[in-house]
Amino acid sequence: MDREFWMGPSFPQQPRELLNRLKSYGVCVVADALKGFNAMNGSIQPVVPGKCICGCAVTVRLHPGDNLLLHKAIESAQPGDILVLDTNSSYRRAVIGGIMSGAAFGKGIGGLVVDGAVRDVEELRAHGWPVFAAAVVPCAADSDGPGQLNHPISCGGVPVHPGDIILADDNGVAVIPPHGWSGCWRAVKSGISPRPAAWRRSDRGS
Ligand SMILES: O=C([O-])CC(=O)C(=O)O
Ligand SMILES: [Mg+2]
Repeated sequence: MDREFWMGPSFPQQPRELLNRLKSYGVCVVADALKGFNAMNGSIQPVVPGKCICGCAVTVRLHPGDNLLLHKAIESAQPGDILVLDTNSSYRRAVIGGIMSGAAFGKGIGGLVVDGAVRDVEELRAHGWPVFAAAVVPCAADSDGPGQLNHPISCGGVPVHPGDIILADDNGVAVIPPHGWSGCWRAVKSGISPRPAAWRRSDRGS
């Protein structure tokens, strides 16, 4: 297979009940539980304010100024998945706008997190589509490739692996690896109640 169009395997889905529980905590509580690891930096902002999303990451690495692999990701993602895009810090060309977002959200994709640029913001806002991005620009991207789908990427300054849980709201974006190390994951699994202040105090041992 051509490594420049490398597509990784699909990943196990997480139970909706667990994703809803994370959503009820919100990003600030989860970022505290992650102890500052794996929260994206402030370059990634909500394009459509007031949205909260939680789902599994389909990771997409794009060639700067190109969106070919994003078309493939929209085709292959499952309902509820969140497309997380690494554009190699390319902010001059919009990799998605109203038409492609319509295709993505029309098939039930849960959200878009773009370390790069988008356009057609009035359309995104009119539909209330949950899009988080680093920039808004008017120029479209090419669709020639190369690129990679479901391969580890960097987005908002943190690593994102296929199948990581993405939680995003107006405060930012947290990435929760579903394997082990984070207190957040253990707390969520063991069913801690969503009381942010109490959790923060006990988590710090005070
Ligand atoms: O067509 C594109 O490449 C991006 C765009 O404007 C859209 O999705 O509407
Ligand atoms: Mg457009």
